[in-house]
Amino acid sequence: MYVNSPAPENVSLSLTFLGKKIRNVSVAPATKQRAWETAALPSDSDVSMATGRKAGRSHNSTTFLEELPGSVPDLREEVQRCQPCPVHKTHLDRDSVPGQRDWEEEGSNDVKIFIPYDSAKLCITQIAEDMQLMRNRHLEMVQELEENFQMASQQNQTLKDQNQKHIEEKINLLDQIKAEATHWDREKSGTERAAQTQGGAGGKLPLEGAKARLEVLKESLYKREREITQLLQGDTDSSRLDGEPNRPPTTRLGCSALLNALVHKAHCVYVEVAEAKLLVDSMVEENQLALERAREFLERPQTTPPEHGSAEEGTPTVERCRGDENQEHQADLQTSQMTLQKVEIIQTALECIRKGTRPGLDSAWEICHSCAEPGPEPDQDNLQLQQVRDENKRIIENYNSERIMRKKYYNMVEDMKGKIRVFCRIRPMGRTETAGGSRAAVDCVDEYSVAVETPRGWKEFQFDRVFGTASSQEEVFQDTSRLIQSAMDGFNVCIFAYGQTGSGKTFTMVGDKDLRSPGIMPRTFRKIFDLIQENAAKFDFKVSAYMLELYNDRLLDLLVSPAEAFGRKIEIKKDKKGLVPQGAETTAVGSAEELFALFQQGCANRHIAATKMNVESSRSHLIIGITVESTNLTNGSVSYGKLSLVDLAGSERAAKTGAKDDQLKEANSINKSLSALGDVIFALSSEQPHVPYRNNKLTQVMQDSLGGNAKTLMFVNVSPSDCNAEETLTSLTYATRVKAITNSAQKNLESKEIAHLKEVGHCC
Ligand SMILES: Nc1ncnc2c1ncn2[C@@H]1O[C@H](COP(=O)(O)OP(=O)(O)OP(=O)(O)O)[C@@H](O)[C@H]1O
Repeated sequence: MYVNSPAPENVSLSLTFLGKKIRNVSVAPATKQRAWETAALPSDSDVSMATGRKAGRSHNSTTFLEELPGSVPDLREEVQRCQPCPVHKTHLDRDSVPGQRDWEEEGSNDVKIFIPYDSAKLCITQIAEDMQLMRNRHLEMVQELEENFQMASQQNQTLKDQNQKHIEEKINLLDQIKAEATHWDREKSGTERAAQTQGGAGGKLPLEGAKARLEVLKESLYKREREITQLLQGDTDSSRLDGEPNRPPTTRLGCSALLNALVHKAHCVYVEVAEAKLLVDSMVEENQLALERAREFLERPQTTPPEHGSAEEGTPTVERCRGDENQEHQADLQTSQMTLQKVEIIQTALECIRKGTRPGLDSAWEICHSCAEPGPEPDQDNLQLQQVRDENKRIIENYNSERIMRKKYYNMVEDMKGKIRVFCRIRPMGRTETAGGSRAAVDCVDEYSVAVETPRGWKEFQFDRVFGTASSQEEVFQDTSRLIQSAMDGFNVCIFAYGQTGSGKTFTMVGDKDLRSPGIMPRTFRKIFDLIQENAAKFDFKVSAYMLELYNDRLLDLLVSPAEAFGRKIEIKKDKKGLVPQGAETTAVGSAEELFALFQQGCANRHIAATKMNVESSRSHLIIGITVESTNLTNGSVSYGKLSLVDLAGSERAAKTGAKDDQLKEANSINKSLSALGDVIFALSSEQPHVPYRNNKLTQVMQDSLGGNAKTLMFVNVSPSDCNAEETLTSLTYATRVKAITNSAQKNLESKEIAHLKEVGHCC
């Protein structure tokens, strides 16, 4: 320890240990220090006392100190070497003391200050304390480390245990595999040995070996089979022969043993395989229901067969009938009892499988007996059942054909009464509908009935004819052609198609886009001229046609250019023969081809656009009028027939079709006109005094056809898809109303004279 300080007086110094400042201490000058050392140990207050002494007196004190035992010489030696204490590397730094500058400036040589023993002791005590503190800290750290170590070792132990377990599992698995491999090796060598025994040198071939093995297995299978057969067919009286009357017969024991094994296996499957569990559970439920039904039937008070009328009481026929009925009754009872017995046995077996319990000896026997040996009675039952089924089938078939005939005749009568005929056509499911996961919600029940699925179940509708999804255009036309003859005979005839957008109206009336499947219109053209040709010897025919569309509440002529059509005003006027569109271009045609060409010309002008529901949706109602004037060559009478073919635009919901702007306007107009048509249909079907024909141009155009002088056929086209079921239901309801409307069709015939007078008048 040393201080490079010239100060003779008490100075405040800081004590640094291992580079760390410990505290400030006041150090007394050496002279005073000497006095303390010779005297008794000073008190703390003495240490801090400072007396002002001059530096010149220090030399004497130093000499005196040399004589003292203890620390001073050592310290001096250290100071002279200007080295810090080698033991602790400790030194006293000079601190900033007041007046320090003065003694530095006085420039005297370095003054060595010796620290008094007590001060050093104090420092050392302090150091010891600090070391104690450090030791404590070290101890804490050590403790902490130990704790960490313990935790880590615990974790290690857990990991080790896990690893060990894993390894043990693997070893077990390997052992199992090894055991299996050994087993298979043994089996294989057994097979090979057997093959070698049987096949000699050639037996070494794998195929031969397999064959041999197969033989061995077959043999063991036969052996098992024999055992089972023996067990099942065992002598039932053997127990009695043994002198043990109460011992169950061998067969029963065998059954029980076999069944127990079987039930055990089935239970294992039931527990392990989810599907099997579900299946068995549902079987239990079904069987439980059957059981309840059978019990209920048997518990019902058994009524005697009904009595016959008293008039014939006692006659042999009545007696025979009664005898037959009694026999039937008895047979029914017997059948029900047997069914109950069977169902009960099945229930026992199923419950055993479910719970894994063993069936009792008697139940086992019953189960085996009922499963393995169907006696002669059940066979007879089956035979009877089959007979009854066949009989039922025949009755149902007869009933259906009767029903169909009745409907047919009813329709004919209705037709004769002048009722509008309604045909329903279900189109096939579209590709987008199928792709969208739609399912069929419309069913063609028979030729005259259609059913649609509603939220409250299936609703059936009857029509004059129902065409299913598979019906061809030809089929549809065949039932229609009778009306064409009527038009040729001088009647007003109207055929129109009604239905939701995309339901197949245009397909039915016009055909497909390329006309590979032509619809009613093109076929009608051909038919008209076929009939003309057929009757050419008796009649002279004149055919003319017009073609209109009702677009946005305007009647437009399709046989002129669109520009011209928009400039023309067409009005529906009524004359004696019926309704005629005034201002429309009427063109005379001499052949089916000419008529077809005219039709194509008109179709090209028709308003069609793509919507979300139909890529070629009609945006207007199409009306084709074909007038046929026929003069009877024999008597000169003239008849005027008119055939109106109408392809209505479909009702649509903007949300479904995605109609916007112009299309929305078109849709509104279409819906408005169809709504007006609905009102007319309602008024007519409910026989209202006023029919609102004049509310819309469409109802004006169709006035003849609905409740007027026309034979009318309506096609109600429907989509089969469930996503359109609501619209289908509406269409079918409307169509049913239309069926109730009666028209009074009369032939437009004029005698030769009247026709001649008219012609003259016309000429004039
Ligand atoms: N019976 C059918 N067989 C095969 N395809 C059909 C049948 N009916 C309709 N389709 C097809 O369904 C689609 C829609 O038919 P269509 O255009 O005739 O409907 P729509 O009722 O006239 O519709 P809109 O009122 O929008 O004009 C067409 O692609 C058509 O070819």
